[in-house]
Amino acid sequence: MSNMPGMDVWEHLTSFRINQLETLDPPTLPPSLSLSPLSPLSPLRRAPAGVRSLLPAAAMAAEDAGRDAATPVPAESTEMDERLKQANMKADLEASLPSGPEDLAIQCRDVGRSYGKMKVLNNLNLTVPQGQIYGLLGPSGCGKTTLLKCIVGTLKISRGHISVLGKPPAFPGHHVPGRMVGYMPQELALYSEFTISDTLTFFGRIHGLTSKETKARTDFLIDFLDLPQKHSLVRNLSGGQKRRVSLGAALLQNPELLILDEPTVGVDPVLRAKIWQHLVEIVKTGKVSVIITTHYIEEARQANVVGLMRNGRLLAEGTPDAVMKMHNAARGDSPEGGPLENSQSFESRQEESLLILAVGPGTPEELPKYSADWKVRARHFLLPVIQVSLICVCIGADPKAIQVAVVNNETSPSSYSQSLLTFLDNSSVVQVNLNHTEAFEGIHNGEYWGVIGFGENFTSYLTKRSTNCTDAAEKSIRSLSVFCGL
Ligand SMILES: Nc1ncnc2c1ncn2[C@@H]1O[C@H](COP(=O)(O)OP(=O)(O)OP(=O)(O)O)[C@@H](O)[C@H]1O
Repeated sequence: MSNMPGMDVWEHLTSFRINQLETLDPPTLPPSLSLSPLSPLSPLRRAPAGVRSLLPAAAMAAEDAGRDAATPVPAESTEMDERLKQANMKADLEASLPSGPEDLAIQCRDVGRSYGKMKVLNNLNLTVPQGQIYGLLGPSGCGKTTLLKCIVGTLKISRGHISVLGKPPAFPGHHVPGRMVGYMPQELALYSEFTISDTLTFFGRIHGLTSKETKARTDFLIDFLDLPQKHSLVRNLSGGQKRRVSLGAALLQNPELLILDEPTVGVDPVLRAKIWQHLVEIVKTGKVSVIITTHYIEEARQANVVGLMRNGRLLAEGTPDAVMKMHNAARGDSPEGGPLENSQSFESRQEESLLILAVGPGTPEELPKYSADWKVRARHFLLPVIQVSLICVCIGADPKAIQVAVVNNETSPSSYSQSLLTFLDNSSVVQVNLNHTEAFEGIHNGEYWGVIGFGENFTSYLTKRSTNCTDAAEKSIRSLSVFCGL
């Protein structure tokens, strides 16, 4: 489910089609190590000791076998011998490479993304092999979340190419974002009035699970994630519990790709270990791939591949040990130097109070913002309406009898506002007609779920809007206000 405004989606799709015409090159670096050519660490690739520590196990074994089997190496080995040896090693490395993008869960090439003038992702290259866990590490603000949003397709890249499970994100019919991907965002996007069960049912319906499948997965996830009983309201959960519901929603449909943005923040060490054990187990099937951001280095050690990001670039990609050794070497430490999390750049952060979930709505900045006629700023304009509609469509008659205050400043019974109100599912939503003051007092007292308000000129603006007048279009939107009181 994309949360991008319509215009963005189309621009996005157009750029994907153009991108599709260009052949993606096969990866040129092994999955166990790749370094950005611009990386300040790249000279390590030429230093024998550094190179050796970063080689994949297979290549090292081949190198070792070659040395052991040979008669003692002549004291003066020729340059030609050295080249041949390097060529053999290169062949070994290439043999261990995935043969093409179809063996890659994610491939990012020269990806750029800016917010206004600020470049957040800068010629970023990253490769997530199929059936592996990719741990994305980097200091706060280096662009990890932005990258994940681009991968899942909720944010458009400014430059470069991204391929997710073989196609660009948001490619028509590809279900990315959608059921092929379980996405756990960092910010809170749980719906407070839902119970845990409602939440998982909601995502189950979206991803096409049957009621039986959803129930079975819900029971498993509640037990696995150590959640309170399934009828608990999300709003009554602790921060850590909300994160776990969010993770549950991402895991729900057994997706082929999990994109997890700091899923273990606020999770106790025992459960954290259990979650990682689960990830390790599901990737063993070879059918599931995971990209996960974390600030806990011990977690990252369990990943198959680790990517080290800084200032919107990937500095290095390799096995956890290799990357950590390189990190330490770059810092001038001994190869067995201090743990990564002790370095200034990778301090563990305090748990964030806000936590988002799953394939739900995007961040506020990605949604259009309008102020209401009556000067109440509608948070997440129209989002509550969409959510209520989705509840009605996806979950049926549950929840029922949601009390909503209606403030209609149009008096004519033939007004469009009256027509719109009759379209609401009145078995789910109970409309209570009030004036402005009563409505907002009710909201503050918790009597109403929200307010739907119409300005007195809503009908005329909407009529003018049909003649394509941009100004009237905006006014008609401003004249309809939805305020969610949660
Ligand atoms: N919507 C936005 N508009 C403008 N700037 C943004 C927006 N989102 C993120 N940024 C900026 O982009 C940079 C990268 O942010 P991002 O959230 O991707 O970092 P991060 O590596 O995930 O950080 P953290 O580890 O703290 O979650 C930051 O400087 C941030 O302030």
